[in-house]
Amino acid sequence: MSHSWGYAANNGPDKWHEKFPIAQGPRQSPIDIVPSQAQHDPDLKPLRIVYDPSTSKGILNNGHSFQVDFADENDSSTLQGGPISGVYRLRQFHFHWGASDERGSEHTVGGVKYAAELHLVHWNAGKYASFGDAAKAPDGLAVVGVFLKIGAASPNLQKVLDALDAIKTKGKQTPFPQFDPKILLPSSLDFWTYEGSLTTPPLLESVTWIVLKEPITVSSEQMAKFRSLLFTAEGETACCMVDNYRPPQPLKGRKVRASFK
Ligand SMILES: NS(=O)(=O)c1ccc(C(=O)NCc2cccc(O)c2)cc1
Ligand SMILES: [Zn+2]
Repeated sequence: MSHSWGYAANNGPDKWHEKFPIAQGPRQSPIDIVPSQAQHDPDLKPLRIVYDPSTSKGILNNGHSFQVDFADENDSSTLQGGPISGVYRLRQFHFHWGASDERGSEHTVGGVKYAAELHLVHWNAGKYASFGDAAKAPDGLAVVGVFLKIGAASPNLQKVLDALDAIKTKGKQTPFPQFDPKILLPSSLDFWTYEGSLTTPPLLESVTWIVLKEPITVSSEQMAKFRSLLFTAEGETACCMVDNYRPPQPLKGRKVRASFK
């Protein structure tokens, strides 16, 4: 791939292994979660999520998705408990979605695709000095995944979507202060967990995945707002930001655990 990676036929998931051979590694993400194969682990602790809205900084179109970035110089916004040890700091959240409502999530559940998937990205600040260092370690990152299912509109998600007009093209960003991502979570924190990777290049195998069982709902009109973004920069031939998801990868013997019976 002489050009940078993306989701098109010439630079998409089936081509990533050419520049990132770890794409064919032993702990790649996402995966298909098969509920009947997931073992309940009573030793898993409840998730402890504490986010300080004053740590939210800005919202950025990075050319692959859009993300809301958080100040992570201290332990104001953290994830603890569940399968992880120590304190992981919130760095950013972003989404993956489809060109139409019947696809878009990265993880699937018994083969079922959701319309989109939210990823809240945390790094092990108790053990590593920076996100970059943590991203290279097998216990460096923890990502909470939340499925988005078509149904009633989410007023909390709308606050994020209302900012998208300002970041239509690649590289654009705008301030996004005082946002508490906790309001994007479903009422139940029941989860599946497994050892995996980043789902985009560099595909580093450093992620403890924590995928919530309960989806949040989003309306078709809200999904259309996601699809109004562009992969391309201002002045380039416009290409709609859609289908920015990697399909499920081989489990290769990994066990998926459930926090619930
Ligand atoms: N879709 S995902 O949640 O697995 C995901 C989360 C974060 C990232 C990311 O931060 N990529 C940029 C990056 C990766 C490793 C080291 C860096 O310094 C930057 C990519 C994918
Ligand atoms: Zn992601």
